Amino acid sequence: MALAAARRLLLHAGSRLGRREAVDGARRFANKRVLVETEGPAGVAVMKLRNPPVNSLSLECLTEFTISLEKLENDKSIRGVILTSECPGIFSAGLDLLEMYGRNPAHYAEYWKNVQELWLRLYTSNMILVSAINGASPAGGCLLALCCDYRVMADNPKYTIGLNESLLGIVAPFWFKDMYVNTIGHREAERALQLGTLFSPAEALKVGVVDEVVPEDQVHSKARSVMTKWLAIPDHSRQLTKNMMRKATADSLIKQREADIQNFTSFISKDSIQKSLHMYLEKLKQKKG
Ligand SMILES: CC/C=C\C/C=C\C/C=C\CCC/C=C/C(=O)SCCNC(=O)CCNC(=O)[C@H](O)C(C)(C)COP(=O)(O)OP(=O)(O)OC[C@H]1O[C@@H](n2cnc3c(N)ncnc32)[C@H](O)[C@@H]1OP(=O)(O)O
Repeated sequence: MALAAARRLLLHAGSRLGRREAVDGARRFANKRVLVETEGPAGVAVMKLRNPPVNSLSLECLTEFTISLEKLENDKSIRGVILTSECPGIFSAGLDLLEMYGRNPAHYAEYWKNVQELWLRLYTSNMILVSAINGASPAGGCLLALCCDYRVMADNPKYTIGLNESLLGIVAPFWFKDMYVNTIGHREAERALQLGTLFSPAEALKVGVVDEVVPEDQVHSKARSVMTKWLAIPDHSRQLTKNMMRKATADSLIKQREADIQNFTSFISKDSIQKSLHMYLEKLKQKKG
């Protein structure tokens, strides 16, 4: 209930802000953790995640992200979205570990419902989505990129991307796995999921996790030029084709959303899984020295 009220408030506040900030034909609206600007080719919005330090997908961040996407989806003048990050060196650290550690089952269920919601919206969006991956992109960060129609990654070997859940002692759910298989094929996905592989940009390009790797200072211009190419395709034929390619994967979650929430909740509540997450969080802390 509280979340629904927050959602209504944010939608309302967002539209007021959108009107107030209209300058020279460029428009912007912002929630605290997501900034949306329309700029560049007509009909294109740039969506920037800004949840420092690492753009982890906290419940608030997921909610604001979903709302921003909903607003763009409802704006018939917007045909494409470039998804990127405002946090230097990080695209997104993925799901927020603190939402999955030390909480109660009701919280886990609420969190997972919102993860599902964002994924379904992104993956089945009618808009053209291009990701400009300008930093590290593990697990849920990689998931965001995989939802896009085209992925451009910065050529910086410090940035890695992949579904690394197994390294945390957790398991990517079937719909993460399905999308990985759809993108890189069964054998590569099987190996990468078991090993929790985080690919360098060059490796990611080789296996097909990303479509293009460009010098870091060209990620945004390349994403824009890719967008221009995709905008040249009639929307109706592109959208019907996208739907044909993605519907079965989305439907398999839609058919069992509740069971998937229960499965996640009971899995993540297990002592052994909580212990693994604790160890992983400690490792992240120790890395700092
Ligand atoms: C048969 C099937 C059965 C069951 C399946 C059922 C259900 C499925 C079950 C579970 C599915 C869960 C799916 C999970 C998906 C995820 O996305 S999990 C998250 C994975 N993410 C990561 O592994 C990334 C971890 N972070 C990093 O590697 C690094 O932080 C970084 C490379 C992103 C950035 O490095 P640095 O710039 O050096 O920054 P720091 O490491 O110092 O981090 C700063 C600060 O941020 C905290 N942090 C980092 N990542 C996260 C995160 N994901 N969530 C929350 N917080 C994070 C980090 O701890 C630091 O905190 P402080 O020490 O400053 O407090």
